[in-house]
Amino acid sequence: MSAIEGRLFAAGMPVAALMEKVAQAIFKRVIALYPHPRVRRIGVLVGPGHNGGDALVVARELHFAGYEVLIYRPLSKGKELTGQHGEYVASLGVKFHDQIEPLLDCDLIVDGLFGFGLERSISGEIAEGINRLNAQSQPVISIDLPSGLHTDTGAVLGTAIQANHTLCLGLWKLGLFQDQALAYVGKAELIDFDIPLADIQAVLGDRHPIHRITSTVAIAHLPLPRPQLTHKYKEGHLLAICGSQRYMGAALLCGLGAKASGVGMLTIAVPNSLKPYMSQQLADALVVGCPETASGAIAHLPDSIDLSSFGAIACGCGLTLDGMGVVQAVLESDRPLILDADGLNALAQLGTIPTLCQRQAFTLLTPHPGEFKRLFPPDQDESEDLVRAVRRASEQTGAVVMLKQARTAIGYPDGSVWINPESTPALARGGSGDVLTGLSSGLIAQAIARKIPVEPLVQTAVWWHAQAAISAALARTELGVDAVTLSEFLLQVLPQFTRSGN
Ligand SMILES: NC(=O)C1=CN([C@@H]2O[C@H](COP(=O)(O)OP(=O)(O)OC[C@H]3O[C@@H](n4cnc5c(N)ncnc54)[C@H](O)[C@@H]3O)[C@@H](O)[C@H]2O)[C@H](O)CC1
Ligand SMILES: [K+]
Repeated sequence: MSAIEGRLFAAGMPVAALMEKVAQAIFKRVIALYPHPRVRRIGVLVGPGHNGGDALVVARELHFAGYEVLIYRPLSKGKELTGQHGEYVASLGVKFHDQIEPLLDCDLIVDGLFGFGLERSISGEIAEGINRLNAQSQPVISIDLPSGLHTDTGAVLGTAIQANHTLCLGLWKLGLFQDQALAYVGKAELIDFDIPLADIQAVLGDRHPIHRITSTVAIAHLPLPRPQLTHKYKEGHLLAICGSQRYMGAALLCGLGAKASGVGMLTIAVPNSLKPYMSQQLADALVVGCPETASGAIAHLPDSIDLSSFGAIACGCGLTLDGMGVVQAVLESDRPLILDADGLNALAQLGTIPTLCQRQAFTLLTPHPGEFKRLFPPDQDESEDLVRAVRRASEQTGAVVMLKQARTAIGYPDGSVWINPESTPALARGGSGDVLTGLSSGLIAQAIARKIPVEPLVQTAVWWHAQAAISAALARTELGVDAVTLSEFLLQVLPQFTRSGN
């Protein structure tokens, strides 16, 4: 962002004019969210840099709009432009304080302490001020990002403002989408200020891009509409290898996710003793019983299964590590493969990188953070930056890596990363990952049958799964989104987004 900003200034855009333009847009948003006189007293936090300059322009406009404005400016020295705005705002009679106390009873706080220029941990009196404010209950709007968050990693540097709204300026800051920032960001909105595309491309063009998964992107890749002339095998044939006596439900949930994907044919391989249960629950799947170990895991696949006859293979949900032999077999096959849960644990034991480097076909790994660490032990720099870690994992293995967390990130071997910005804590529940594995695998099997690119369907699956959960939580609260309900909402939520559902 600062490189892009530098290009605008070098091209002749006056710094003060850009600040004015940006801050006017912030002001408009603030008064739309908190109109006068519903809100009367606004406290504005002003830092030493241009984030503070933005805040002062907003403070000035709020003053003229009839609000009572109080300023907290803990550091009197700062950048020149910020100082000039400060002088003018003070000349209007707006009161400046170097302590937070006078602002504590304001109806609203606007936070312009630090933006992307934060370069070290916040400490001392400023940190104490932020902590006192966080203990209060009035709403907080942060300019650009909550002061105290690292722009890229979202790490809390010392302490950070807990905002209700973050008005991010110009381009999304990566830190806002990192899990460690979530408790601070509140609702994030982008405030556009007409950055020329050429400048964005000149700075970001040759770097590894990071994208947000939007509904438009996600829907564009759904295997919809179906061609009129088709048959079941042309709509994908998925083999899901899953379940054990210990984890029967995982196999069912994976099956329910796959079923919702619309895949043409679903074959499910489970331990022999699970076959009656699965057949009863999933009437439309072809259930294959496998010889089982004494512990009730799949010992090996029966001879009747010819791996090469499937479009894609999903392996791992509820398998237990006793089913490790089967993971080795599917890794050696030339079929596109989706590995989850114990499939991932088995892969970590086999050696993630050497094993995957031998595979030619598409591989998708779907770890949660614990599994991810087992697969890819972190180096020191990465413990704070999971987006970087996911990118490296994918580049090193050639696999697509879906790191399932509050804001799921997908790494691709070309270095690009896709983040799902919208989700719900309702998904923090046993079984929701099994549904996602089934859904992703079913979509991938369809893409393979249709000969369309497989990779974007991983984004579609993550987005669809999260939207189903959001919709289910709206209908039933966040407590009502058990995995079976989630699988049912997958198909309920889709017509809202797709034309073929109208
Ligand atoms: N292109 C844009 O997006 C625009 C952004 N604007 C705003 O400008 C800020 C970035 O401004 P900058 O002056 O570079 O940095 P900050 O305001 O974030 O703060 C830097 C300031 O603070 C000092 N400092 C850093 N860390 C600490 C610390 N821990 N304790 C104390 N002091 C610290 C540092 O020395 C600097 O003096 C961006 O976020 C937007 O809000 C423009 O207004 C419009 C275009
Ligand atoms: K800020």
